[in-house]
Amino acid sequence: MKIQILYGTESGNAELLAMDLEEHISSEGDHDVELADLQEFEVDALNPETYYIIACSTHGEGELPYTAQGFYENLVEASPNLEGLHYAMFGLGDRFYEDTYSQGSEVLDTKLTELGATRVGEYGRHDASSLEVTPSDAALEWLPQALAAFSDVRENVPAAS
Ligand SMILES: Cc1cc2nc3c(=O)[nH]c(=O)nc-3n(C[C@H](O)[C@H](O)[C@H](O)COP(=O)(O)O)c2cc1C
Repeated sequence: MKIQILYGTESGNAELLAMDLEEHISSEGDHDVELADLQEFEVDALNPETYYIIACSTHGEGELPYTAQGFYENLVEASPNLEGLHYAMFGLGDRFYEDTYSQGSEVLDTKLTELGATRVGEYGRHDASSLEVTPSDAALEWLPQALAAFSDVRENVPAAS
């Protein structure tokens, strides 16, 4: 299947994690995978035939990282119908920020869902305060169930005629 990994980052953790996910998925050889920074990805390019993995951190007070803000604003403005589009979400945050933990990714998640897209699998999270687990390790542990959720969707969607 075609998988597009998208990341929103400010200090690089989500980017590194996304690169590790891409490397891992590529090495398995089963999928056609691409990686893009959200600030270089056009809303128009969203396509229901592609499965999306989104890794996004939190900055400010529960806000999107600045690299994801333009994409979000374009989503709000264009308001595309995203029915049929499936994505898996991995949020990065820090429990030190009790009231806004991991909320950056949730801003994007809420908007995608409002526009008709469907999140599949578990909502992935990494807490920067848990020093023993790196963001990449947490995401690589989360990845198999996300890929399995994509496969389930694909098996249940009738092929286009
Ligand atoms: C200035 C600043 C503000 C932050 N605000 C939040 C926040 O409100 N909630 C949260 O869960 N994490 C917050 N974080 C933690 C980051 O989301 C976390 O360190 C993450 O791993 C950064 O990922 P990135 O390098 O991809 O941007 C903040 C970090 C910084 C430096």
